[in-house]
Amino acid sequence: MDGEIRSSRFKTICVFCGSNSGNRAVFSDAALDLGRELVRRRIYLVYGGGSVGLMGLISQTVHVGGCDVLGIIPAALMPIEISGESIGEVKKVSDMHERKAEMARRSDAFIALPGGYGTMEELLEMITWSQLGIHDKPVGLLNVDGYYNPLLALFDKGVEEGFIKPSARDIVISAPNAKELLDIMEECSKTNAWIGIAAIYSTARASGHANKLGTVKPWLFHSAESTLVSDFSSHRMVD
Ligand SMILES: C/C(=C\CNc1ncnc2c1ncn2[C@@H]1O[C@H](COP(=O)(O)O)[C@@H](O)[C@H]1O)CO
Repeated sequence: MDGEIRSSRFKTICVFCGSNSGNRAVFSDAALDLGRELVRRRIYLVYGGGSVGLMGLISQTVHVGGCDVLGIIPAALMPIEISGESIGEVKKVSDMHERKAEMARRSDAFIALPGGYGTMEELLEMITWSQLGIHDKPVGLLNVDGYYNPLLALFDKGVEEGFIKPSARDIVISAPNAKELLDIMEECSKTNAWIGIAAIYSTARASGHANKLGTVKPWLFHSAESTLVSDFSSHRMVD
């Protein structure tokens, strides 16, 4: 990462990530790197509110870097022995459902780092809500060292077997590192480019030139018929 501060189309990003750090340093490094990249772009962090695992690493990095951090945490997870000491501002909510709705309402985009069931559930819910038109915010997957390749392969299988529409497969934007992921998410959020690039990459995928696991930018072929991301300041959520 270069040290240069740059502006972003996103004011706030919600990061879903492990309450554990994983067994290899590559995962902690990726959380620190994403934290630094958010700081570089002056992006405000919304997250699960714990200081354990990757959650602790990213929240600490963003906070120390001088950007706002908001943890949204259900009362049941508040005891320090469960989630550790939260960093920055903390909003207490009554349950996991309210937490997710609040995380979605307060964010312009979502990113999942590696994690377990909790992270996967949060990621899938945001993909599902996008598919249903509940929100129209980009959903990014930080595919650190191929951690999510099996999940991406399952999504492809879902398309192949007729359970996931090809256009819905493209809701999730994946990249191997934070800079690349944020650059692509920002690029995709430019309304005009979205449709044009979608057409080019749809053709590439149909003709078999697109790599199923994402090296040929499947994130850019979000279908033209899907809701366009144009105004991050207005949050369209159902009650
Ligand atoms: C049970 C353990 C820790 C629980 N502490 C948590 N504190 C805050 N937020 C949490 C916690 N556990 C899960 N979350 C949410 O889910 C995601 C992480 O879950 P995962 O299963 O670890 O991937 C995270 O984004 C939070 O929003 C001790 O392990």
